[in-house]
Amino acid sequence: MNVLSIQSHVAYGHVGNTSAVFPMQRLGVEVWPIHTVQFSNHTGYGAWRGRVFDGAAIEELVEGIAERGVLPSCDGVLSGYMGSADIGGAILAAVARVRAANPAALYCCDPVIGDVGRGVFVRPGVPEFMRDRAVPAADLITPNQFELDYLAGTPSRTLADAKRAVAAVQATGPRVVLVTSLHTAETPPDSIDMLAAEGGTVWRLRTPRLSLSVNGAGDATAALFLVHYARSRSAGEALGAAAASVFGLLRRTAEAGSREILTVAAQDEFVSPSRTFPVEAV
Ligand SMILES: Nc1ncnc2c1ncn2[C@@H]1O[C@H](COP(=O)(O)OP(=O)(O)O)[C@@H](O)[C@H]1O
Ligand SMILES: Cc1ncc(COP(=O)(O)O)c(C=O)c1O
Ligand SMILES: [Mg+2]
Repeated sequence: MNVLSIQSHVAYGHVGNTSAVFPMQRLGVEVWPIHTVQFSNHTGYGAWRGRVFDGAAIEELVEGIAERGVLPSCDGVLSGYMGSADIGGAILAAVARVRAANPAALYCCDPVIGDVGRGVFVRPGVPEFMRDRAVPAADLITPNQFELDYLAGTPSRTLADAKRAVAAVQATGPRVVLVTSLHTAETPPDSIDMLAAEGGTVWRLRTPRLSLSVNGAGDATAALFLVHYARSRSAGEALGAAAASVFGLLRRTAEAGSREILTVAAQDEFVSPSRTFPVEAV
């Protein structure tokens, strides 16, 4: 399997491609990473150095890959944090080129917009680009609860609200939706829920809430979910596999008291998760 992953790159730590690429490689995927930004570290530190690339820089690399004659063998495109709507346009152009070369290729869009507590943390224009262009073009999307509510235009206070919001977003285009870090009236305070929807079927998985706050978990989750869905073609199976790996990654991170997720040290969790969780139809 070959996946074109167009996301951030950080030199220190693990977010964007630096969180997503290695787990996919450990699962045997050939990853073609294109970086939308090159920063010293993730922006959660409040200080960083580095550059944001423009759409032309991304299109240039896609052209170079196309010149190698390999786009027909691209099985998926994964996108995450977008530094600008201009970069978003280049990402969708890449998706179109891949689909023209391989109509079976999947596009997984992680609509990075913001989070509960932080609010919107992307540049103006990016939330609207995600809602109006990127999400409708995607086969799969992986919003957190804040991003789901933005995309659906309504708060998901209960499981029923969340299922309605997922259905509303599916109606705009994406057949498969993974909702991360879901907390509804039905979620116990010491737990975290995730939902996966495919067509009209919805599955829920619940894990303990760990005592940590890190960046990069969503990028790893989206990457693992794409690979497992592409192989199983079951959103329920992909939910169970991705959630087990991410929980193991974060459990090791919390035990070590690390501010950065332990992508390398916990790499066995990507192939043999130390704990699994039941997936139930809801
Ligand atoms: N404190 C936590 N305890 C347990 N699991 C967590 C915790 N934070 C994140 N996760 C896991 O990582 C997944 C993705 O994290 P999340 O923070 O939602 O991504 P994003 O960065 O997109 O907001 C969650 O769905 C959950 O499974
Ligand atoms: C440069 C960059 N890319 C991506 C992300 C997304 O990280 P997360 O997976 O926590 O949403 C962040 C978060 O701070 C970031 O700073
Ligand atoms: Mg995210």
